[in-house]
Amino acid sequence: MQCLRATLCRRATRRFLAHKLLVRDFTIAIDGPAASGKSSTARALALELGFGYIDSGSIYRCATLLALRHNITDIGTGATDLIELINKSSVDIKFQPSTTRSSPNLITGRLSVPDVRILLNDEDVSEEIRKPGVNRLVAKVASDGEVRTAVLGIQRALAKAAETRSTDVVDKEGVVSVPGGVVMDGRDIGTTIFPNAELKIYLDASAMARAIRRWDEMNSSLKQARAKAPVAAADSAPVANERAPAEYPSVEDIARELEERDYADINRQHSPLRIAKDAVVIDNTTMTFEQQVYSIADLARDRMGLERKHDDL
Ligand SMILES: Nc1ncnc2c1ncn2[C@@H]1O[C@H](COP(=O)(O)OP(=O)(O)OP(=O)(O)O)[C@@H](O)[C@H]1O
Ligand SMILES: Nc1ccn([C@H]2C[C@H](O)[C@@H](COP(=O)(O)O)O2)c(=O)n1
Repeated sequence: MQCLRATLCRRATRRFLAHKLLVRDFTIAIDGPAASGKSSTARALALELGFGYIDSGSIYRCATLLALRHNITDIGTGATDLIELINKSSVDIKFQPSTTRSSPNLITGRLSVPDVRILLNDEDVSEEIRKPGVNRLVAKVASDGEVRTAVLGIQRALAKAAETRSTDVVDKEGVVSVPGGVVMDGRDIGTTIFPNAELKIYLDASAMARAIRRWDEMNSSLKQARAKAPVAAADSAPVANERAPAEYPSVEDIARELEERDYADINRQHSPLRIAKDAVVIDNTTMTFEQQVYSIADLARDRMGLERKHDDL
């Protein structure tokens, strides 16, 4: 009995180590237009596969926040002050697999979407970089070739840290540290940042589906804020799809803003949004969140030579 248990234990350890060695340096690149589900999918996928996660758009959003806070106006033209600020700043992406954020517009089923905190010079700016002011300006900031070069350095350093982060595994020889893979999402990950990524996904959905999802998301965060601070939040809450002044746009406004941002991202000179020739294109307009995450996870397992897990979907 003792002997059987030891054999099973050794087999399990070997399987685990084999898996870890296979995922070594395995990179998944997820690109696509705004609000197509890249970051929520990437986070759930990283959790499912035990990978690290990097949200590259948040680095451009931090750069945009720096521009706004320092009243920099020569954006898109090699903004010298901004480049200097980016080079002096630190951006950290804290992927928190143990803290999940449920998104009420998702039928997540068995899936969790881990939370991510974005630190700019050690300040938590996770909420601030998603506000309308940043949304309006970020595509312009990201169109600047010199900004992109500055951001590239941050992206590669974060990817290296994520890839070399290790998991301690107890083997019969003692504790062994094994590195894991990484999921990165953005606009040029499969085409420019990681042209040799082992798996490239291009995620898309209709502009209206994306706008409705974003509107739902805004509404649900507002409901949460209202539950925490009823008076202040009630003052600014939108009613159904009725236009509330200033900060809260209608679905049509959001769709317009997404399309404008996509247009700028597709038509810029440096690293425009493109479908990498070896990318798998997934249109999730009518897919559930589970279908999209599990199908990508199984594609990754196929390429790592591991057993598929979700053929039932
Ligand atoms: N298949 C799906 N069905 C319904 N909602 C979805 C689906 N996939 C993603 N979503 C929701 O769509 C919204 C946008 O997703 P997400 O923030 O991941 O997009 P994104 O592509 O990373 O956006 P951005 O480029 O603006 O950062 C989120 O509320 C997410 O929960
Ligand atoms: N790799 C990337 C990631 C993002 N951008 C640009 C494009 C978007 O307009 C902006 C914000 O991205 P989001 O947070 O909405 O994913 O940043 C890019 O050019 N390249």
